[in-house]
Amino acid sequence: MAGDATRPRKVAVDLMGDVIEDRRLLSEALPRRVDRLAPEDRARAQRLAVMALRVADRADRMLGPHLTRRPSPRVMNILRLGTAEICEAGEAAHGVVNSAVEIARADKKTAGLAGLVNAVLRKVAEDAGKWPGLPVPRLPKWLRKPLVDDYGKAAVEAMEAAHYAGAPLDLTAKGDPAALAAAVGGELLPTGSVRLAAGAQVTALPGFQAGDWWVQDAAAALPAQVLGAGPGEAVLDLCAAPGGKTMQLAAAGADVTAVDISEGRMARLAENLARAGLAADTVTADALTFEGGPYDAILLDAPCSATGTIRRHPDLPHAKDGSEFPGLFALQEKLIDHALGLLRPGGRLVFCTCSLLIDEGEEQLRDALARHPGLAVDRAALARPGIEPGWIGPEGGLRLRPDYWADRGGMDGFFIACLVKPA
Ligand SMILES: C[S@@+](CC[C@H](N)C(=O)[O-])C[C@H]1O[C@@H](n2cnc3c(N)ncnc32)[C@H](O)[C@@H]1O
Repeated sequence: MAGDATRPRKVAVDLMGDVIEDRRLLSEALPRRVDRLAPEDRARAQRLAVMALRVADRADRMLGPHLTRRPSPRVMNILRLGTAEICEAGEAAHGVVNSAVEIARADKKTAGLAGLVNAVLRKVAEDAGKWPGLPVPRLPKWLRKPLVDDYGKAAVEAMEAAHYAGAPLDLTAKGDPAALAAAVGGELLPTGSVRLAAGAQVTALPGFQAGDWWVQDAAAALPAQVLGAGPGEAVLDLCAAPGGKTMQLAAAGADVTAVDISEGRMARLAENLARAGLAADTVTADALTFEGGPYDAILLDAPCSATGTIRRHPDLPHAKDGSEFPGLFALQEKLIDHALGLLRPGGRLVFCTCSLLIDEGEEQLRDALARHPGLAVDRAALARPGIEPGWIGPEGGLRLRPDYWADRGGMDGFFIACLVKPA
């Protein structure tokens, strides 16, 4: 039986295997792995796995000189976690090495390499001073290459630095953002979100029970702002769950219909609306076949690669290889076309994705304009507090990147464009 400190470490190693070897996202792998752990061990296992996945590339560089050949994937993950804990988290080497050896011994496939784990991690601890001088963890080639092609090497390095730095906790206020910033002791960002340091305990913050705010990255709060829905407008939120943007639209006084294909996620949307004391019509349906309207305005937060959220989900570059993305690009195109059919003449469609890939942003905008004569881009919709003109591309779309606001703690990668249907 693993000791107290070893149990969450062992689960973290299991989770790393799920992500790196079995190519599953942490969100899919977690429930099965942690359901029998005490809440504090559960949180610790998750934190350790996230940290080790974030720095895995750097850990491999640290480990390389101490390995004559690469051991099995599980032993590699034991070593990566140990290296991350010693070098990144600054944990005392003794306890980390003991746990790593215990984890290796516990499995007959890795027990024979417990001695190697012990020896290598001791050397890593001696070398820990070299850690800060190693390169910032890099994105894998399948993702780095298209990003370098589109943004250039310096920009991608800046994005990697932002991924390594991680994400603070951003809140969206139901009412006055300045009052929320004062109540929670956070920073009021230029776009109106309220920022707290990472690790703040969400449920303990003032106003959580009352539903005065919800967690939403500052970049993710912008699509609903750009749509600018007003009281009484009929607004469709397509691909709405778990409802961050639905709540912004409802709080602005719009008559919102929220549609999402996922029953489970729609249940969370309903809970979120109830906590915030906000109302919307909720429909569980495929957005591609949903009929209704015509609507004054539509927000389409399309399913995408989620490559804009890597600083909060460092498992993503390990679990994915890009092979499923072309299917998403095609779905986004169909969703745009169907959404335009649900819009009244002269109505607005905000298309957005939490992606860094231009296939899910700038190219979707360009292609939509080519497919729909008369469709126009509403550049004025982007003239909002905190949105810097340099973030707007030549086609009139808003490109947000994780390395923007670097000195403030960054933001998620997003693409946002406001389209106007011909009258
Ligand atoms: C980026 S998330 C939406 C986040 C949400 N707008 C928010 O702000 O909280 C994309 C959503 O698209 C939904 N989705 C994927 N395919 C869909 C489809 N064909 N029809 C409707 N929803 C779909 C997923 O279930 C997921 O909830």
